[in-house]
Amino acid sequence: MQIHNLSTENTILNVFMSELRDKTIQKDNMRFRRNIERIGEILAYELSKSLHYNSTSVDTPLDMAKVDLPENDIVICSILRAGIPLHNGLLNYFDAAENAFISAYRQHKSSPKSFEIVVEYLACPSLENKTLILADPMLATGQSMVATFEALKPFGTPKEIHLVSVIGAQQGVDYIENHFNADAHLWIATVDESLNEKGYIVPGLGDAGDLCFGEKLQH
Ligand SMILES: O=P(O)(O)OC[C@H]1O[C@H](OP(=O)(O)OP(=O)(O)O)[C@H](O)[C@@H]1O
Ligand SMILES: O=c1cc[nH]c(=O)[nH]1
Repeated sequence: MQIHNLSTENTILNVFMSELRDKTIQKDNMRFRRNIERIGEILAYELSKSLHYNSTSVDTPLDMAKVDLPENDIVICSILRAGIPLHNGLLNYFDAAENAFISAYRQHKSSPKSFEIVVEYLACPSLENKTLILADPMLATGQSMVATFEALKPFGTPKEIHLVSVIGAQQGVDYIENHFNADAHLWIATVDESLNEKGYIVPGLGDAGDLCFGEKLQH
């Protein structure tokens, strides 16, 4: 897998990331969602550098201008709930993309440490020969990404796979590296060191779904 970790460079992304992490600023749910969306826009821009471009021309009022435009048929698939603002950010740039949504949640067993990923809702167009962008802001254990990808398999074989995330734990990055082909890409804003005993990224930012949309009752 080709890993593109945007935190290796100092950019304006650092501001959005620090606001997402800050336990006071993150209480402003609208700013939290918008910061995820802004990071989605930046990740979309970076990802666009790896697409395939065709030369064409546009008719300006004065002459013809040569332009290279991406030819990829993109499907953006987001994992509910926290994927929604990231999805919006990606769709702000890939405005012709098709869209898929899937629900994946952690079903806890006897202890908070042990859970399995349950996939329920799934709405998806054909993925055959398309460019699949699979988006989830949190890549903790990596199990949601992998379970989602398994659930998408009946919808066709994508030509390219791009995983997009905001914060990952190194363990989750390693896990998906073992479950996706070498030609898949991971576009991620930053990678933290560890996971705690509940599977939360440390230092991370807390529960992204709750910070976007409010607390949920546990299953
Ligand atoms: O890499 P993993 O260990 O699978 O964890 C990541 C998942 O956890 C979060 O979802 P959560 O279960 O909190 O649901 P929510 O977005 O509805 O709050 C997040 O949005 C991912 O889907
Ligand atoms: O740190 C984490 C891990 C999973 N899901 C979250 O929302 N945060």
